Amino acid sequence: MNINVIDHPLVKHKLSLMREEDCSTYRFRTLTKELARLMAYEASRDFDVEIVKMQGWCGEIDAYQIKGKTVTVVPILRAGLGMLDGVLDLIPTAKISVVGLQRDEETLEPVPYFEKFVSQMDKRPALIIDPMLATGGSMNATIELLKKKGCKDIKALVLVAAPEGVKAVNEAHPDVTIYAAALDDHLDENGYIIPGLGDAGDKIFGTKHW
Ligand SMILES: O=P(O)(O)OC[C@H]1O[C@H](OP(=O)(O)OP(=O)(O)O)[C@H](O)[C@@H]1O
Ligand SMILES: O=c1cc[nH]c(=O)[nH]1
Ligand SMILES: [Mg+2]
Repeated sequence: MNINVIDHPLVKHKLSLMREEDCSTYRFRTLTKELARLMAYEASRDFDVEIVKMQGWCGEIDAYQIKGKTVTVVPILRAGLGMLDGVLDLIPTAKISVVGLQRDEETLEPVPYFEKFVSQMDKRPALIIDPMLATGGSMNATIELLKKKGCKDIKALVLVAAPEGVKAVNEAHPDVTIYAAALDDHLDENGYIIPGLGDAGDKIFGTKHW
């Protein structure tokens, strides 16, 4: 299985807080954002940099800048929106492309309902964000949309991944790097990750009470 599980005490601690049964909407949302920020730091580690000349206080110096076209962050609606601000904290100039997918509760197939991409997708690295990688259907559908737009450099950032989803993405798109805060055990009969987080979209948006 090809996945980068971010091994960091803060990541482990924050994700564990999210697993608590009575985690409030506010707390869940806050932790999602905090984790996204930490994960974006790791996922941007291999961004290419170039040296440019700059006037420093003591004369001309070599300065570093991120090379190439600005990255596009791709939240998968809805739950991916919960990670967006955390990623933008680190990459505030990022362009935002949006993909709307809703998993059919019976078939577990992703049903597309929205897409809006920024220009020159073929020249930008893309960073897909979604808290949950379960069957992998939503992630694979998003990767396919991005590839149709010409994207060649794609990373996926998820909080919790199921082995089934990682396998599905690895098989369909071996060129896509997956980053996760945790690789969990399995999917249950309803396609929920165990132990997982429950329904991340509902918890971020407060659409269900339990
Ligand atoms: O790997 P998969 O089996 O495709 O499942 C994962 C998808 O399911 C959830 O979204 P959901 O469809 O519940 O939509 P929501 O974000 O609007 O809640 C989650 O945020 C992923 O997008
Ligand atoms: O465990 C899961 C699986 C899909 N979507 C979620 O929000 N949680
Ligand atoms: Mg949901």
